[in-house]
Amino acid sequence: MKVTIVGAGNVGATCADVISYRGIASEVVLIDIKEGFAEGKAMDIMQCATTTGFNTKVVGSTNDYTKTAGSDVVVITSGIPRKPGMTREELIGINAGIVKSVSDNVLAHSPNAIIVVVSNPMDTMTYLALKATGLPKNRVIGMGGALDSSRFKYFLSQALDKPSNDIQGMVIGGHGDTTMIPLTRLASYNGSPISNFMSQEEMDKVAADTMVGGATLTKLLGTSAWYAPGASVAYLVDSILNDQKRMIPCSVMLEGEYGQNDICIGVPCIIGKNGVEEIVDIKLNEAEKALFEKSADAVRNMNEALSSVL
Ligand SMILES: NC(=O)C1=CN([C@@H]2O[C@H](COP(=O)(O)OP(=O)(O)OC[C@H]3O[C@@H](n4cnc5c(N)ncnc54)[C@H](O)[C@@H]3O)[C@@H](O)[C@H]2O)C=CC1
Ligand SMILES: O=C([O-])CC(=O)C(=O)O
Repeated sequence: MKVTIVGAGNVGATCADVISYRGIASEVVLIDIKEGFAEGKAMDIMQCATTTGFNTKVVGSTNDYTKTAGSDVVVITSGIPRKPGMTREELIGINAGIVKSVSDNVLAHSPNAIIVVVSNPMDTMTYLALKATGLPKNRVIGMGGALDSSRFKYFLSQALDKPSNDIQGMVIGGHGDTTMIPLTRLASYNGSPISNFMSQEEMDKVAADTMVGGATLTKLLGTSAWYAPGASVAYLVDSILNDQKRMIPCSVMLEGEYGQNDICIGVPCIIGKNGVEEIVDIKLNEAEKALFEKSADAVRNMNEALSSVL
C-alpha cells in the first residue's frame, strides 16, 4: 500500500515517521516544493529502519509528482501554519491556492486515491479539495476531529488523573478555536459517564481547554503542533488502508446528515478501505444541535472566501 504525503514539514514528516515505524504502509512518498527538503526528511526517517525495526520504503521528492503515482492515500499538509495570536482561518489566503494546485497534481497521478486534507483552515480546505477534484464525497476526508478528540481525552485524563486510554470521548463540529464541539455529555471513564466523576465546572473547563488546544500549543511552540497532528493522520490512514472501520470524527461532505447540506464539517464517520463508509447519527440533544448549527454557520461563512479559487 502506497501513501503520498504532500508537505514534508512538521506535520507531514511526523506522519511519515509514524506510518513507517508502525508499518501502516509499504511505501511512503514525501513531496515538498523546498529543494531537497523531502529527500532529506525521507533519508533521515529511513535511517531509523534498523534501530526501530521497520521495512516501509520512504521516498522524498522535490515537486516531482511522477513519484507519487498510484498512491492509495494522499495526505495534504502543504501550506503555512499559524503563528501565536493567529486563528486558523487567517491562513486561507495562502493555503487555498496551495491546496487547489496540489489537489490537481495529486489526482493527475493517483486517480483512485483517497485524499486526506490537513492544511488549515481544514474544513474549508476539505470543501475546496472536494470541489476542485470533483471526487466522490467518500474519497475526500478532512482530519481534525481525530486530533481534537485525542486532546479532549488528554484534558479529561489530566482532570480525572486517570490514563488517557481509559477515557472515551469525541469532538465534532468545525476544527476551529470557537467552532469545536467537545461532546462532554457522551464522554466516559470506561463506560461510566464522566459526570459521575467531575463537576459541571470541571467539565466546562476541559471543553474550553480542548477548543483552544491548538492555540495553546502554538503559543508555547511558536508554530502549531505536529506530534499529535501527525499521529492523528497516521491513525486515520491506518483505518483506511487496513479497512479497520473505526468510528472517527472527520470533516466530510454532508447531504442532509445532521441537518446540513453542501458543507464539510466534523461528524462521526466509519472509516475503511472506501474512505468514508458511513456517517453515524449519534443523536445529539437540542443544545448540541444548536451548537452544531452555529459551528456550521461559521464554517459556511469561511467557505464563501473560496469564490476566488473555485
Ligand atoms: N487539521 C489539523 O488538525 C492540523 C492542521 N495543521 C495545518 O497543517 C499545515 C502544515 O503545518 P506544518 O507541517 O506545521 O507546517 P510546515 O511549515 O512545517 O510544513 C508545511 C510544508 O508545506 C510545504 N509546501 C508549501 N507549499 C507547497 C506546495 N505547493 N507543494 C508542496 N509542499 C508545499 C512547505 O515547503 C513546508 O515544508 C498548516 O496549514 C497547519 O495549519 C497543523 C496541525 C493540525
Ligand atoms: O492549531 C493549529 O493551527 C494547528 C491545528 O490545527 C491544531 O494543532 O489543531
